[in-house]
Amino acid sequence: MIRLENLTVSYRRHPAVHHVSGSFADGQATAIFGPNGAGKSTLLKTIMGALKPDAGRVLMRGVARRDLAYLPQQSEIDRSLPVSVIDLVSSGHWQRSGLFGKVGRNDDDASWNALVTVGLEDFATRPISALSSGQFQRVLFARILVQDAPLILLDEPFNAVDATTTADLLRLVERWKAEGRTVIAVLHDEQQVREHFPQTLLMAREVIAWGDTAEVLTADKLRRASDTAAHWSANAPVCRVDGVRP
Ligand SMILES: Nc1ncnc2c1ncn2[C@@H]1O[C@H](COP(=O)(O)OP(=O)(O)OP(=O)(O)O)[C@@H](O)[C@H]1O
Repeated sequence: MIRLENLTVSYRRHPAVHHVSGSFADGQATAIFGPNGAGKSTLLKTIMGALKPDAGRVLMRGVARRDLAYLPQQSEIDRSLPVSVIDLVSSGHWQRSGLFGKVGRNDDDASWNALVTVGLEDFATRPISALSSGQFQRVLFARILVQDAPLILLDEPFNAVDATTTADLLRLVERWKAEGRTVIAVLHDEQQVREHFPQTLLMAREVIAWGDTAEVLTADKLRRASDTAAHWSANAPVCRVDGVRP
């Protein structure tokens, strides 16, 4: 469904993702794992279309960009917007209905049911600015439920989230897996990856290993990832691949 072909993505000519090639397993859960600054979020943003590659491409077969649900890192969301919990959840319908499209009774029911699923029905009319980090993350997961997308991209979904909320949200990930959706998540917790994500892309700007989690998360490959990242420097030479902006 999603194939990366020699993908290079740079900031001011310095590649954060470097010559990455490979395929994400259809209908399975893949973790993107690696040290800080490894290019994980950059890769996710490129797949969802927010960043343009300098070279190579993201091939999406059988799925359009409007068929994907994307959960950004919480730090990238402005929570001061005067939006209620239920309105944020309902905005998950926009991809299908359009911004000014009618939201029908079924859509309202779906929003409410999603809120019930994440245990926040009593918070429906609250402004999102009045939620804790964990509650807000539940709301964002409810929005993904409403989106009903075959492809789900999650960027550090359990960051600043307590153990109970993490367990509840992981149950939703398990449900998406059982429903045959493709889930791709940037994660930092190795145990979570081993328990819930059968596939792993281990990266440090480039691919260190990609495949079955048990074969990817070995001591020597994890060491190689951190060694590779340690060599990275903001002053590293620019990539000379064709297509990188001069
Ligand atoms: N907007 C930006 N402008 C310039 N450089 C950036 C930008 N965003 C990321 N970078 C750089 O690109 C590299 C990869 O960043 P990215 O956020 O993709 O890594 P990551 O693997 O998600 O890291 P972390 O685990 O710390 O969240 C880093 O060196 C980072 O400093």
